[in-house]
Amino acid sequence: MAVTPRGTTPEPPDARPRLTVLSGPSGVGKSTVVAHMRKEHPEVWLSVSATTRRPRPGEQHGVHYFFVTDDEMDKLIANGELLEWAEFAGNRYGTPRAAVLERLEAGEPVLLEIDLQGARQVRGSMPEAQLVFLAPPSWEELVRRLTGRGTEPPEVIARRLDAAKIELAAEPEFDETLVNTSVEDVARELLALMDVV
Ligand SMILES: Nc1ncnc2c1ncn2[C@@H]1O[C@H](COP(=O)(O)OP(=O)(O)OP(=O)(O)O)[C@@H](O)[C@H]1O
Ligand SMILES: Nc1nc2c(ncn2[C@@H]2O[C@H](COP(=O)(O)O)[C@@H](O)[C@H]2O)c(=O)[nH]1
Repeated sequence: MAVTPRGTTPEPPDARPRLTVLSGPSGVGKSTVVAHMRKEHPEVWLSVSATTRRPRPGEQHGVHYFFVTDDEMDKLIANGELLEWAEFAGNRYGTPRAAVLERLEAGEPVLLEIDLQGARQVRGSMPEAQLVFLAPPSWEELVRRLTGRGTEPPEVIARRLDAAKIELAAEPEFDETLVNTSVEDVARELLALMDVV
C-alpha cells in the first residue's frame, strides 16, 4: 500500500496520454479501424507518415500520407526528421518526428499506424509507448482482405503476405493484441487502451 505523509496530497497517477502504436500485417484492417474510431473520436491525433509509395486512387497528400520522392525521403532521414522509418514491400515509410512530439507535449492522445520494424524502433526510442498488435481472425481471412481490397497487383500482394508471416510471428513482442473480427469492437477496445473512453 502506498503511504502518504500526513498533510500531503497523493500524487495522481500519470494522466498524460501515452503514445500508442498500432501495427499488424498489411490488409488486417488497421486503417479501417482507425478511420472508424476517429469518426466518433476526432480528438485522437493520427500521425501522417511520409512515404515513397505512389498514391492509391482517392489518397490525398497531407491527409493519408505525405507522398515524397526518394530524394526527399533521403533528406528526411539524413536530417533526423523521422522518429522511425522502414522499407516495406519495396517502398519507404516514416513518421515525422516534430509533429508527434508537439502533440504529446500538448497532452493529446497520439496514434501511429506503422509496420513491425517501425514499432520496434519506437520501442527502442520511446519505451513508454504502448504497442498494440492487430491480428486477423485467420490467415485465410487476411489473404481475402488484402486481395479483396484490390489496391495492389499480385506480386505486391505476395511480398506483403511474406512480410505478414514475419509480423504475425512477432505478435508476442507487443503489449496488447486485438483480433479484428469486428471493426466496431476493435475500435472500442483500442479507444479503451488509449484511455480515450
Ligand atoms: N473486421 C473486418 N471485417 C471484414 N473486412 C474488413 C475488416 N476490417 C477491414 N476490412 C477490410 O479489409 C481490407 C483491408 O483493410 P485496411 O486497408 O484497413 O488494412 P490495413 O491493415 O490498413 O492495410 P495496410 O497495412 O496494407 O495499409 C479493406 O478492404 C477493409 O474494408
Ligand atoms: N515503419 C513505418 N511503417 C508505416 C508508416 N506508415 C505506414 N506504414 C506501414 O506500411 C505498411 C504499408 O502501408 P500501405 O499504406 O502502403 O498499405 C503498413 O503496415 C503500414 O502500417 C510509417 O511511417 N512507418
